[in-house]
Formats: sequence, structure tokens, C-alpha cells
Amino acid sequence: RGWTSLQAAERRVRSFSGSARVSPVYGPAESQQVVFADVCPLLTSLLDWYNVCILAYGQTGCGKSYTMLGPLSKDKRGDLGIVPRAAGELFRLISENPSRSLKVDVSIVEVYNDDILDLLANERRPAVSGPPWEAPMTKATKREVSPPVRSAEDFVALAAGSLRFRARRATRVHAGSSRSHLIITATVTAAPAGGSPGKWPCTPGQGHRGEMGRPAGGRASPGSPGAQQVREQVHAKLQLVDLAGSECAGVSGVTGAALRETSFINRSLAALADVLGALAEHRDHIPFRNSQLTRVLQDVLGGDAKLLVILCVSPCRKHVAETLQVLGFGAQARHVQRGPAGGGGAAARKPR
Ligand SMILES: Nc1ncnc2c1ncn2[C@@H]1O[C@H](COP(=O)(O)OP(=O)(O)OP(=O)(O)O)[C@@H](O)[C@H]1O
Repeated sequence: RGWTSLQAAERRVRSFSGSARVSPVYGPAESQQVVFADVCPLLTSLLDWYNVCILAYGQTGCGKSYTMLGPLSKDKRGDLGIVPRAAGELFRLISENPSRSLKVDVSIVEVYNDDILDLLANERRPAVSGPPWEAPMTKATKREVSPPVRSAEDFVALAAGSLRFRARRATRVHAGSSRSHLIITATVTAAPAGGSPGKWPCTPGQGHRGEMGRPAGGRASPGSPGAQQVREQVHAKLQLVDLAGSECAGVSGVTGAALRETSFINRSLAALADVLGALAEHRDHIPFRNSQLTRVLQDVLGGDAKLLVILCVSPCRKHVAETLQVLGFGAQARHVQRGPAGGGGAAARKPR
């Protein structure tokens, strides 16, 4: 227990960020409900047509998947993570205004060894039938286009089904370590005025499903210059990201294929930090293209998207070096100031 109190930890986060804003710090026993309460307002921003990203970052075994998805065991439903709760909130908000004709398309991919693999693809083999690094090798382009998702239950079922195919492996540090970055994307599209869901100008797979390298969000509020856009077509993207954990190969004891995975994980996390650094410094060139991870996240890292980074850190003193590195990443994310939306910020969470 490196910190004497959560208040001290909060001060620590504040001093790292150099900002007057205080990041909430959640202790190991904090409920998922409390964490989600701080995340929830971003869902409203999504329906104001901001692109939104909620991203969990941290050392391996520190609770990223727990925070984003919940416990893997089915008997702990009360501990649902951010993904199922966000799905529920999204469809609740949509149902509040039935006159707005909105559709939700969902894609779920993992970035594994710098390859993008579609976890909703039809051709795939579950990880349990072979070594994890051989399981999800279907390329994103091979998938049949799925129909829009119509309820939170459908959304959650898609996510739960896809998780069976995510690459995992036991390491010395974590018995169920994720070996890939998981990216769940929900694209919300508004029908043009007078249109019906059957008359969408954008059908799934034709240009608004989060392809890399193109701006995705259109944003307008009634009466704003962009309101005309609403009458035509608007879409915004929610990306829920469970990153693979940063890892020291010597500590996790990986060799062979697992070591190769570690190397890709650490390189892609470094590429993400480089992008945030370049954005924070307002550099002309932002190196989005240096990794598949940053390519996939380009729309929600650049532009005026709202980005919330959840830092998962260990409460153990022996991991203090990794914890400081993770807090440094959060501080860097905080310095990214983009368009009028402003950044979402960073929060820190400690696992049990
Ligand atoms: N706040 C918490 N409350 C209860 N259990 C937790 C909490 N945080 C993490 N855990 C448990 O700790 C273990 C590791 O957590 P998790 O799998 O989320 O780590 P991770 O950061 O995603 O790891 P990796 O990067 O290696 O995939 C899991 O068994 C998880 O259920």
C-alpha cells in the first residue's frame, strides 16, 4: 500500500497532471457503479455528436478488463463493467427521444501483434481450441456486415460472444492476461429529416463504421450553424478500449510467442504515448500511422473528441515504478487539449 490514503493519491494525480482539475481515485473496493457514475455523462455527449473514447490503461493484472468489462465469471452480475453499463445508458438515452431516428452499429476488434482482427467475424476459432496466438486470425475485412444493434441486450451479447475469441495467456504476473487491445466501437447515426431507417444514406460498411484515418463525427445542436447537418446525416462514435497491459518481460517471465506479443504490446503503447505527446505539444505531424492501435483510435484521439483515460495501478509498493509510469501516461493524456469539447481527463483505479 504505497499511499496512506485516497486523498493523498488524489493529490499525487493532481501534481502529476499539473492541472487544477482533480481526477477521482477509486480504491480497490469501490463499486463498478460508482466508477460508471463518473463515466456516464460522456454518453450524453455522444448523442450531442461528439466522438467519445473511454480507455483503460495500466500495468498487466491491474484491473483494466475488470473495469471495462466486469469479472469474467457470470455469477457476479452486480459487478458489470463500463461496457455493459454504457450499452444500457446509450439505449436508455435513445429511448428517451423516440422521435429521433437513430441507429447503432457495433464493431469489435482486437489489435493483436499489430494486426487488426475482427472478433465479430464469422470465420473464427475460439481461443480454447488452440494456443491463444493462433485463435483470432480472421482479418477485419472478411466479415459479413452485421445489422444495426437494436438494444443494450444485443450489444452486450455481441461483446460477450466476441470476448471468447480474444487472445489471452497465462503469465507469471496474471493467469488470464489479455494479449491484445480490445476496441469496441458503437457508431450512432441519425437519419436525415424525413428519412426512415430503411433510407439511411450510410449503410453499414459503406464509410461510417470507423474506418481508420477519416474523421467520423458530425456534431450539431439545434439552431447552431451545424444544425443543417442534422437534417442531412450525423454520426458519432463511441470507442470503449481495454488496452493490453504494459509489461516487463523479465517479470512476467514470457518467452517465445508470448515474448513477441509483449514486444508488440509495449511498442503499440509507446506509439499511443507518442501520439498523445505530439497532440499535447500541438505538433504539425501526429504519428497516428506508427501503429494499428493509433490508426484505429485516430478519430477519438484527434479532432474535438472527448477522451477519458482510466489508469489502473497496483496498490503494492513493489510496483511503484510501473505505477509512476502509468501516472505519467495519464498526465500526458491530460495535457492534450483539442477543440471546444476539451479532453475528458484521467482517473485512477487500484485493483483488489
Ligand atoms: N476492483 C476490483 N475488484 C475485484 N477484483 C478485481 C478488481 N480489479 C481487478 N480485479 C481482479 O484482478 C484480476 C486481474 O484483473 P484484470 O484481468 O482486469 O487485469 P488487466 O489489467 O486487464 O490485466 P491484463 O493487462 O494482463 O489483461 C482479475 O481476476 C480481476 O477480476
